[in-house]
Amino acid sequence: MAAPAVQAARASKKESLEERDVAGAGSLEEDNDYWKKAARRKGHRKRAAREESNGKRRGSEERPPKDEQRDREASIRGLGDSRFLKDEESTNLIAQVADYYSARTNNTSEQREASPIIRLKKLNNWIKSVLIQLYARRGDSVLDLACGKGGDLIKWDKAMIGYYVGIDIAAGSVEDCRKRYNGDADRNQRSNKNSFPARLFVGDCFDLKVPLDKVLERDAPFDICSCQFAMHYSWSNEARARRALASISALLRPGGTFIGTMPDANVIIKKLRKAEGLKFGNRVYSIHFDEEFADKKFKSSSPFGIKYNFHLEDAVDCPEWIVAFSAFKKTAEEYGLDLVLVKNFHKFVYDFMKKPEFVELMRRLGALGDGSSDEINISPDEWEVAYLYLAFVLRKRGQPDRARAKKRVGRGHYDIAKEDIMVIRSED
Ligand SMILES: C[S@@+](CC[C@H](N)C(=O)[O-])C[C@H]1O[C@@H](n2cnc3c(N)ncnc32)[C@H](O)[C@@H]1O
Repeated sequence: MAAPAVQAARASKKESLEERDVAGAGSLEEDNDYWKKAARRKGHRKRAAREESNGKRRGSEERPPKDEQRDREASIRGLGDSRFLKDEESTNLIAQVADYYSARTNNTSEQREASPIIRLKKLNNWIKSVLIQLYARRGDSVLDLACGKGGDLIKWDKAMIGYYVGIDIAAGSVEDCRKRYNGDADRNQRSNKNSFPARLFVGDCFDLKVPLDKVLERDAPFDICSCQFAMHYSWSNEARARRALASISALLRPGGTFIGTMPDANVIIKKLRKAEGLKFGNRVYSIHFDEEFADKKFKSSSPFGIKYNFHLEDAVDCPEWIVAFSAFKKTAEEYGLDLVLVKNFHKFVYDFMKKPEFVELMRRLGALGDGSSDEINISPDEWEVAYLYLAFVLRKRGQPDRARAKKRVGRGHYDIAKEDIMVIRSED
């Protein structure tokens, strides 16, 4: 199959910008700014002015209703908009996510190479590696939320971090992470021991009853918090989303960095609106919304609890939640986390593949076909899935005080026994 490659990324840049403008209309101010800047760069000042005046009009139409605060408080209590999940329903869905990931077994490297989305997995790894290389510094204290099977341990090791705390809701994944950390992963994998001490936890990162910042009080502050492909699991209701951001902010030192990847709501909603029914996808993925979203309209005043089912061959098959980026940015700001970067994966590839060191990294990850060219080897179906995601970077407000974070380093183990894994139990 013809590989879309870097050229495809270039070609799709214009498409991405235009699609964002349509999909984001009236919902994501971030993207309107982005489009304005792009239009200005190209010298299309008239277009930018038109966008600006549309933006202003939209801004006034979209002013939050007076009772927004009341709605928010109601939703935190599980009342209010019917789309906010009731406690029991929420618990069941969270358990469904945990069970799904727990049941996934650790593949051997042969099985991984045979995956129908192996090229997408390599691309995802490249994106996470770029983020880590850009933002991690030697000796950093790292909190990996939803660490899964520890797929990023090698990346953190290369960044020469000083301390690592990983937490995931899926006990089976944390056990795999432990083995990978200890270097007892399958013999074909790189099985070097990691050079930083670590602690592992099983638990719900976004739990309301056991706030993570209390659990990790003695490990904090962290220089970096990373949440890869999982932040959207906190968006099942407003209380959880706020809990997640509050914990991250409390655990980071001032000036600390929060890096992550998650689905791009703009793209998903645009695709939903283009689809005939409530389901769309291609040979490797499908997204399915419930009948309650049949009108395909999403109020900016209710950005939480918008559930869909996501199936990605050999990777995901569980409920997920839309994260409207403008709401994410605004809510994060309320907790002292300011936006540094947001890029759809297509734009991320386009921008960072201009840097020779990241082209080289892509080559090392085996994502450049036979390695003889600088073209990314990925099928159109996988490339479309990449378009469903974005990468973000937030920074905790305040004056950096790195000395404080460093002092905490020295906790944790270099060899983690099963009994060392801490289980966080939510009280009933
Ligand atoms: C797509 S995987 C990503 C794993 C890892 N971050 C990576 O990039 O390889 C999503 C992970 O989120 C975890 N997860 C989902 N909801 C969670 C929650 N509430 N608390 C902790 N982990 C959660 C799942 O168990 C799963 O390991």
